Amino acid sequence: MESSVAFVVLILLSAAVAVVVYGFNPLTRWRYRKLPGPPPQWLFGNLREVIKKGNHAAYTDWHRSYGPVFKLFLGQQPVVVVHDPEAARAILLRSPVRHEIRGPASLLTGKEAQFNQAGLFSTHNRDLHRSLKSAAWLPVVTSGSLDAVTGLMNEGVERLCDTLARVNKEGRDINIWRQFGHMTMDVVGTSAFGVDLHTQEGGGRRNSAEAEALINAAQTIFGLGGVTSCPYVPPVFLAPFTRPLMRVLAHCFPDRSLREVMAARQVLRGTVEDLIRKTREQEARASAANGKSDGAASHAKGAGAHGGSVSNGAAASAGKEAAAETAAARKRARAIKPGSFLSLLVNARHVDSGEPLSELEAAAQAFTFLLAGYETTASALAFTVYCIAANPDKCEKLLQEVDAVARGGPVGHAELERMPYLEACLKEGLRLYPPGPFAVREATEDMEVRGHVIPRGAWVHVPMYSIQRDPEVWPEPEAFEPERWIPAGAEKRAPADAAPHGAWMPFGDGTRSCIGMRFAKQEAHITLARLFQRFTFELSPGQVPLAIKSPFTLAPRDGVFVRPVLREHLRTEE
Ligand code: HEM
Repeated sequence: MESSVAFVVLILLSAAVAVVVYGFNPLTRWRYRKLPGPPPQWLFGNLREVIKKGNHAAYTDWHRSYGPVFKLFLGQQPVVVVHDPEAARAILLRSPVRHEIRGPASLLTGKEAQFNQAGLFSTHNRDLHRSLKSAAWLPVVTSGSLDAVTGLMNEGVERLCDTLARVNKEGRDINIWRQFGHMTMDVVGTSAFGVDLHTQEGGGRRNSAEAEALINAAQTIFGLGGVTSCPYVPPVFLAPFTRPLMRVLAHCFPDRSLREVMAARQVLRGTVEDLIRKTREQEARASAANGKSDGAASHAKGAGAHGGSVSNGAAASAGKEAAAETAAARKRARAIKPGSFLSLLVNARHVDSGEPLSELEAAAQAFTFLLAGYETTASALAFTVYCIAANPDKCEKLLQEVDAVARGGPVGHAELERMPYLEACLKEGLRLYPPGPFAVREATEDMEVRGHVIPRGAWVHVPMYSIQRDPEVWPEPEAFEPERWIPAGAEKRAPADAAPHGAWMPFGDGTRSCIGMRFAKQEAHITLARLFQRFTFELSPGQVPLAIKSPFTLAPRDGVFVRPVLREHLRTEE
């Protein structure tokens, strides 16, 4: 009896010692010992501080203490942060893999996990990534395709202006961040999917319940992306070997937040799958009417008018023809019709195998477009409007430019090219508040960076938020100074040109950089120009300094509240 008690005590003691030792993570910490960094706590590493401050602020503080390359531990997971702009950019250019981001998405199982992995943003499969990018995504962001959607983008902001005019009449304040979200979802619908998602009816009209559900679903996914939003996520950081167990538990006993995220994913997935099904039916009808049985073949033959870049071959031949044409004709040749991202998806073929995209792959791209096109652009616009409203002298300069180039009416490329100050305002807004505050990569091999070795398998973080506010790179880094981006002096260089490569990377860089950058910039430029044609904005009380959060993306914590003020010359007209 005594010996069996002693045995049990011994087992318990050994287990306790094992847990204590495990919490110190000795082997991994030994491998990373030569890198400087904040002292890790037992078991939690530096996770608690990152959660408390947000990535953006924690990385800024640690850069001050530990220099351009430092390590930290998210639970047991080692992360190396590369803060030196040029070295950071070199990492993004070199490493083709984004590490798995362990929010609720990492608890997905079965088909839902496959769906997540099939999207351009999340996929780890390099061949799939290359194929999706060239077959499905690149044609949407050629200058020809973007030219073709300027009208739809103008219509999107006109509907927003109708809402703001009503708010102005009622003398109310409004959370402009949320309104921009309604607009960006609207624009993805019209410009990329060719449908009206009815997410901003404009004026006094109410959105349909379906449209509101779509918006709520997108907000839920971004709102619940953090580590602490679901009880099954922290254990995955603290003890990665528990992940299969956490997945099973999450699947069998989802908590409220997980149920909400899953329901939100189903709303968005249901919408895009429905749209893709309808697109297929339309294509089949069109194809039957043309006496052609193969949609893809008709697509390839029709290169030039619509989706000529679906396969490499088609792109190459379209490219050859285009080389002989004028610049304008070349743009048209590479353009896809507004709203035809979905038809591109249903006709796209993989670059190497020539196989069509599977149902799952097509839906995953549309899902990614809907989400990626929603929050980031809305936040970029809200932050920029916040900065302009907080700096009346900069607002005055912007108004002068807008009035000189396009006092009213639609704005296209010709006008935007003559609005350098407007472009500078967006660049500066993105510098101070990059909606993607840090880029993530996995070290696929040992990497040497500024005299340090980053071991293979480490997560590498490039903290754009912090780099873009580094006082060693940006004089008066906290000031909103669009003038940094305006060429000045005899050499006609903008002061920002003196910053090293990698000092401004709100869209990341390398093969995993933002594919939507040109789409987003065009949408944001048109929106700012059209808004400031009609309104200026007063910040509501309590907005300065703006509270921000960065569980994954960087966003205003509670919103950006403003009062839209009708421009003086319009007051008698409206
Ligand atoms: C101002 C708006 C936007 C900002 C600031 C932004 C920022 C970013 C950032 C920082 C990344 C990661 C880059 C990296 O890891 O190197 C990214 C990736 C991505 N973005 Fe955006 N984005 C914006 C708008 C959009 C839009 C409108 C779309 C949809 C068309 C989009 C689609 C994507 C996709 C699909 C990826 C993953 C690309 C890949 O892995 O190859 N983004 N974005």
